[in-house]
Amino acid sequence: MTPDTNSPTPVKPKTPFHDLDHFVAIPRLSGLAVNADGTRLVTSVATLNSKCNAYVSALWELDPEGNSPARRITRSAKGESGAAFLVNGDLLFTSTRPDPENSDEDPVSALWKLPAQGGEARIVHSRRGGVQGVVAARKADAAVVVAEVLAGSSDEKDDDERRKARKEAGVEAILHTGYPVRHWDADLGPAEPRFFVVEEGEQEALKPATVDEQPQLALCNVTVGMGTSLRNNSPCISPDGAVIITGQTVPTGKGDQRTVLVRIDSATGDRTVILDSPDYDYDAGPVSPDNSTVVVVISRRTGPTTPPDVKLGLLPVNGGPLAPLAADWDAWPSPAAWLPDGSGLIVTADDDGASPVFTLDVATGAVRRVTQDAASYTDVVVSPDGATAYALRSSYEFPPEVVRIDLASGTVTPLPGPVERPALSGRLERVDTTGEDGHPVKSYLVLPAGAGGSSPAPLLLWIHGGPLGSWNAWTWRWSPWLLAAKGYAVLLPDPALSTGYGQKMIERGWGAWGDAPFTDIMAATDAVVARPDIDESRTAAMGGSFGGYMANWVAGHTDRFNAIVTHASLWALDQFGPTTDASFYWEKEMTPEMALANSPHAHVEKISTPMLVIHGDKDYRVPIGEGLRLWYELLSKSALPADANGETDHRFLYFPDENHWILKPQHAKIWYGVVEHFLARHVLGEKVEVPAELGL
Ligand SMILES: CSCC[C@H](NC(C)=O)C(=O)N[C@@H](C)C(=O)N[C@@H](CO)C(=O)O
Repeated sequence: MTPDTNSPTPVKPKTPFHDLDHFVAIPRLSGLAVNADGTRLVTSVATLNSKCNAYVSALWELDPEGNSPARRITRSAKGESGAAFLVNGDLLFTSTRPDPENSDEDPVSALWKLPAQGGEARIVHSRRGGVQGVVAARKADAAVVVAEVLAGSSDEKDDDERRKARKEAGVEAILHTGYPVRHWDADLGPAEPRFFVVEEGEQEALKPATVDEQPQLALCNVTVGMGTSLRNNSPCISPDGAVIITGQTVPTGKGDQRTVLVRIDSATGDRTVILDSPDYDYDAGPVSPDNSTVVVVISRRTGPTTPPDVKLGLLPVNGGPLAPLAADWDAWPSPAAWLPDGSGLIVTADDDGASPVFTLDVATGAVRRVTQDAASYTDVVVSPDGATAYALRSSYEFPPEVVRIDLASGTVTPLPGPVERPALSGRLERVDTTGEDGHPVKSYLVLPAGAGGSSPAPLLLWIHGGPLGSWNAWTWRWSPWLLAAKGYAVLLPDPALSTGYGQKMIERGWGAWGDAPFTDIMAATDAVVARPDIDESRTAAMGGSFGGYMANWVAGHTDRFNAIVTHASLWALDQFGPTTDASFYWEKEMTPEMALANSPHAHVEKISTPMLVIHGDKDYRVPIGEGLRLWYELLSKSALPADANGETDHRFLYFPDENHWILKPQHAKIWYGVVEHFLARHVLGEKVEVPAELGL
């Protein structure tokens, strides 16, 4: 056969960041579970499906000793997630894969079990309303399932019938009586979350037994009548499985709410509020190995001049005073696990551009930093002898990978995983500068290969969201390496309101978003453009969410940048405040005066920089009204309006079926492709075509 000389020969890109098809195909790890004896580790790996239009997760097992290669243990077109080991080693997970024994029903997210001895997974509980997640007790044969019931249903049978009737009638409407009504991209209601204790099911009476058929597990609702109060609250089950501790959200009037801490008896469903304060929200951390003490995350409720603060406390499970833990530590800790002897806790906390693992001594409150590298650790689990922890580790130089941590020495060893670290082109540096008030401001700077005094790189300023966050971990949404591969340097500053720099850094920006957060970012930019390897004449500012807010603020307060990219951004604060999914959160800080003083839309007449506006219609965190109003006001009121022919330098990249994030791989490629086109035109003065898939 004659070779087809017209087809280009595929060329392997230098790195996956030089080709968007290769970038979106990098497998993505999340979650980590360890079994009771510490011999098995399971993580979830999302990969592209065969059509390259969705990610599908599968469970992979890793060798905690690091000797054997990782192996895939589940496989289905729908994927699996939420792995939890039962104490006997069986693995529970959720999946919407079809039930091989009940192929007539529409697939829902069901509870599956993979036996410890091997063999295929089977469905152990399925219900029309689906199963959201499962947690298992560390030392007892007990597990709790989170699943939703329709508000008016009396039991599972009634719930099933109501759901069936609603579906057959084609009704999607939701009648609300309270707030909130949305969360991120989800419509809340008419179902409400409940916690179910998992119990042995009974064989149907008179049904002939078959060789392999086992009854489904039964679910016992231990949170009857809790209304909407368990929304966004997770169950923490004690090691002996006897109690569940959870946050419970209670209304406080005028659309506001707070979170109290509740103990639920797993056997009876009896409930007791164990922490309740008008000044703090409480969340449950893990329960101690002897089942006596729960670690509590204490979040100070905010106000116009009261920034948030996060501390830990220890509370006797059966009642008693809340004892502060490491109260003087100037950090916002997140508890991960108890040491098995009960002497301490393993926590993570943002710290100076990283999120290391720490141990806290529960007797003295002494804090010890365990991991020393500039990386961020999540999903930390601990071995039964307390000598070793396992975690997902990432940084701005590598995506999440599973590591083993020697808790005594702090030595961190990557375990053989499903995927190698992707090669990067360029390098990462830390940049130190000071804000207008002399406060330190730190940033990361990604430099493209070849940047130097003789070939200074164009600069992209990337502003993080939150604003209570830090550029300290890998994100797939904001990958500077894709832009570095095109020759740009990318500045990632942590300005006022960033986490990991102490309470003072939060206070500097609270209620004053346009002040220190903005001037810190400009100070970081000034420091970087003064370098010989950066070209001050070719720059752009970009940000998403709160970072988009700041990009909009930058647009109205300086014309130093050649272009601005603003994704899912807050534009008019008086409109954002009451329409976002959690108005009660923002409006505590955002008085009418604060909103007026800090709203980017009030400065639209000063905007003379071309802006690329990006928004997803299903974004409930920063509703589409922000993007629509920004777009119209740019064209109608800015200093760079649409001309008499309707022509404009601004662009609006609109995703009708995406939300706050751009989740579909084909849309992520469009996102980066349009950003590259826009930057090339306005920053480099070069022509790069928009992605062909836009059909233009
Ligand atoms: C509703 S409470 C939490 C709001 C949260 N802010 C933080 C963590 O400070 C938030 O979602 N803010 C968005 C406006 C935002 O900027 N989101 C960021 C970070 O989550 C994003 O990149 O999407």
